[in-house]
Amino acid sequence: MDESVEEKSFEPGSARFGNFINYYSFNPPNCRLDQIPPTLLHDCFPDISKDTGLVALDIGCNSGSLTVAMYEHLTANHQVPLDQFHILACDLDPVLIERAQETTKYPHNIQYVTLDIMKHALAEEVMESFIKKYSKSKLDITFCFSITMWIHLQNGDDGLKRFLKEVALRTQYLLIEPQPWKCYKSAMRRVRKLDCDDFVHFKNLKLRNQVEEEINNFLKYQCSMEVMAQFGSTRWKRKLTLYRNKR
Ligand SMILES: C[S@@+](CC[C@H](N)C(=O)[O-])C[C@H]1O[C@@H](n2cnc3c(N)ncnc32)[C@H](O)[C@@H]1O
Repeated sequence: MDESVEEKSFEPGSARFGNFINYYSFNPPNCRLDQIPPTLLHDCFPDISKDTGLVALDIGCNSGSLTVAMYEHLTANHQVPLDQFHILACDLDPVLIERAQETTKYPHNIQYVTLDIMKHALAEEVMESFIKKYSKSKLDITFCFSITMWIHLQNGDDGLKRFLKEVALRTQYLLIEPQPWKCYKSAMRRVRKLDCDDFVHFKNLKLRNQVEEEINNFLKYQCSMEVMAQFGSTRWKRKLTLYRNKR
């Protein structure tokens, strides 16, 4: 679908954290999955044994549709057994998490938790206990789908950098889909149209027009991450990039 048509049909109100209630009726999981190879986990962890399994974190999981679809997509070819892949999926909106918990198909493998990832101490505690439960020292992979803009708008440049640093520290691989600058402008247009307060950090952001490139450079040069693969752009023209931690 053409992006301007897309934008017109996507009028979700002023969800100030991107916590749109019907997000998946506008951005169905398949649009992302089509870009991601089902062999991803095996490609990243060719020596994975059944004993150790894999642990993932999905940050900003909304009502869980993409989390479930990713879980099914990445285990469909049985290179990684279904019961050996565990995802911790978090979102700051308790209503969305409740919805995800009510509809979950894989309660033993996908754990949903209400968590603001920017609350450092709590996030650390929740993640540590998840990782330890599966006898790991780090997350194997972290998913950041369409969340960087919301973190950025709510926490400014320093907040976005802190977020990226902390994510990188805790994970071996990172699959990230940052929003380009035009999405920020659309988000601002929406709040203005609805006569809501602007995002306070917006006018002071220094990471702007080239925000995707700035994120890429920050991950590479400040977080010891290297690009392993580019999976192309989604229907909403957002790039999906896989990074590996060099540490
Ligand atoms: C646009 S939605 C994307 C949902 C999902 N990741 C996807 O791409 O299909 C962004 C989600 O991030 C969540 N979010 C925003 N800031 C967050 C934070 N600081 N901690 C946790 N979740 C957050 C929102 O509540 C929202 O559900």
